[in-house]
Amino acid sequence: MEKIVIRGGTPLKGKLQISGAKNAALTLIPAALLTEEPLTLRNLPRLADVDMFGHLVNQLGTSTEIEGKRPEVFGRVMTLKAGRVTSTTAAADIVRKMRASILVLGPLLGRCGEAKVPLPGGCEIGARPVDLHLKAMEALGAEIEVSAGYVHARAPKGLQGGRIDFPIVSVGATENALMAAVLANGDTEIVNAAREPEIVDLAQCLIGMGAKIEGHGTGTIRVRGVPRLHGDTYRVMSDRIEAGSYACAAAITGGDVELIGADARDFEAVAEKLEAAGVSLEQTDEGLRVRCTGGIRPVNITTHPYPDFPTDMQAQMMAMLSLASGVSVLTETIFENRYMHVGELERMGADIQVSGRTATVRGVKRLKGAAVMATDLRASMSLIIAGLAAEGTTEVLRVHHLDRGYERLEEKLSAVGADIQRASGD
Ligand SMILES: CC(=O)N[C@H]1[C@@H](OP(=O)(O)OP(=O)(O)OC[C@H]2O[C@@H](n3ccc(=O)[nH]c3=O)[C@H](O)[C@@H]2O)O[C@H](CO)[C@@H](O)[C@@H]1O
Ligand SMILES: C=C(OP(=O)(O)O)C(=O)O
Repeated sequence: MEKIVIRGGTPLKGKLQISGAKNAALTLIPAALLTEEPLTLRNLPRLADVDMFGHLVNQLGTSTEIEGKRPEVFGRVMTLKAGRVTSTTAAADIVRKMRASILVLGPLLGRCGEAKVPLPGGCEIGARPVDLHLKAMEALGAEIEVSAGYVHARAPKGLQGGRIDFPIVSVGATENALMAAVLANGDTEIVNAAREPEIVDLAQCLIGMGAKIEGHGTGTIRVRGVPRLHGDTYRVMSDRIEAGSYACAAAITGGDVELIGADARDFEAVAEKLEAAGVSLEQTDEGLRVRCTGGIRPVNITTHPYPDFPTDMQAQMMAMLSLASGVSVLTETIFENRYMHVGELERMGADIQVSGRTATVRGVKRLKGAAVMATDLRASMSLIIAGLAAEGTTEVLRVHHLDRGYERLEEKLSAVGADIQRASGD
């Protein structure tokens, strides 16, 4: 197993390219199932999850062709063509490894009138049920049966437009509802929809493919079903969580980094907290310049759905705030088990107390390098951020979590001066 070895203490300086967004890519790939014509996705990040989703749609009959295989270039172009859907049963081994696989449900039902998808199960950060995805499909007329670990969904006469009223905001359920509704018969209203920029990216791609959608980016999305979609070329949005993560890395090292391609408009709640913590942000022609010269100030953060502070940035901010000049209080409201990084940050000298959903972070003067264990994607990134500022050597084990969501992390960080390497590990 590989590990990442960091010798901390170097302020990061220079330009760092932000990749296409994982969470947008993972909903745009299944969108290709909605048409028999090719969908070309540009700026697709090179990530383990993207490769795995490619395999999942291949197994359903979609061909995937990759341009730009040159490893020195970030991102790539993938053309997906689901000329004929040859299977409506998603592969259990892939679905169990990647929760986002549930996003084939809506497109398969919409296009083929049936889908059999294994229950994705929980993961390190929480139980993550899929009841809202299933209720959304039922609201569009699907019959759902859950047995032997599989969701069987059928709509033999095709899906019918309807009203989907979500009791809580769910990104994935909104995406599934949207992809199911675009080919349904009649109009659909999705109420209490997620407003994340990745939803807007999906809607824009679907519109380019001929879908009729309004209200994306607000809490109510209206869809007028069309009989078919066509192919298109679409550029995946830039990854706001990757950008936020590298902003924390730049700040904790007292660095000065320009995040190329970062879009501050997708970033407001994070930007507000970074600025409150003493980090200077400046929009440039190419992206976002992040500087921190006067040390980190404490801030309080509560995670909520967009446009509020994203849960996917909580761990990285916590790492940064562990060196703040006072006490910060972080509250996680989205996932019930998203403090797995706390114990590992404590190994490096952080002072953090968790009580239920709240973590109290008392800033310390310094962190010390240690061998730490990554438990999930963002927890892993928080350990990298801490390691970049820590005295001595940090070894982050279980690197495969990072490879799910950070394209060539050690190359990007080395290019801005970090002493970081991938090595074979225990
Ligand atoms: C691939 C992708 O885009 N992943 C993101 C997506 O995950 P994902 O789409 O899985 O997250 P959701 O927005 O659905 O989850 C929000 C909350 O709703 C609950 N819930 C969700 C669905 C459901 O049927 N029933 C239910 O109770 C979840 O357990 C969680 O507590 O949004 C999360 C919240 O911003 C992010 O952390 C993930 O990075
Ligand atoms: C939780 C995350 O992703 P996923 O939903 O793919 O597990 C994440 O990106 O932080």
